[in-house]
Amino acid sequence: MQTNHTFRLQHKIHFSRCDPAGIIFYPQYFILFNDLVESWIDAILPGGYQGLIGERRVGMPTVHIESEFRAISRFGEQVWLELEVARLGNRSITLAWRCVGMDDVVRMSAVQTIVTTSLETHTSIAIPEDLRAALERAAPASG
Ligand SMILES: CC(C)(COP(=O)(O)OP(=O)(O)OC[C@H]1O[C@@H](n2cnc3c(N)ncnc32)[C@H](O)[C@@H]1OP(=O)(O)O)[C@@H](O)C(=O)NCCC(=O)NCCSC(=O)c1cc(O)c2ccccc2c1O
Repeated sequence: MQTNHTFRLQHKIHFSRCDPAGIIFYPQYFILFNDLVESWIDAILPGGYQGLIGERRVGMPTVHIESEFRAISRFGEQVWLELEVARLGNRSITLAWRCVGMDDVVRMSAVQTIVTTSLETHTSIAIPEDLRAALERAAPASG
């Protein structure tokens, strides 16, 4: 769902994401948000994430990430996973992530910078024009 430049999906915290205490194990958030980025690109770009990476061989590795874990998320709970474009550069995209409970409490937030690369050379490339256009439509006016 895309609302006011925020893309968000409801997600149930599965057993496989949790530690023996029954709470989400922190690296699992990175997997959840990678999946969210994939769903978001699928929603905004014709051909989607698989077309971009698998067919066009555009990489999107993470070069920087800062996270905060503010409250626990428990096995079986529903949460919102949200992202928005915080900055659109020439060869990099900065995303703001939030995991929010149904009680509106922010469980986790992060700022992630990804760089567009060639998966042939593993060097940075300009953000492809169609992806940039899609990101500009998805980004806040000031972003
Ligand atoms: C990714 C790199 C090849 C970039 O190299 P370099 O830094 O030399 O690039 P540029 O100088 O051209 O800068 C381009 C652009 O990036 C910004 N930037 C670079 N580093 C940082 C940083 N640390 N923090 C913030 N921003 C940074 C720079 O300012 C430029 O921005 P502009 O907007 O102004 O153009 C090289 O850094 C590299 O190879 N790094 C290692 C990446 C890595 O291994 N990450 C670990 C996880 S791997 C991963 O997550 C991942 C890998 C993939 O191959 C994927 C492929 C497809 C989809 C997802 C993938 C994925 O998730």
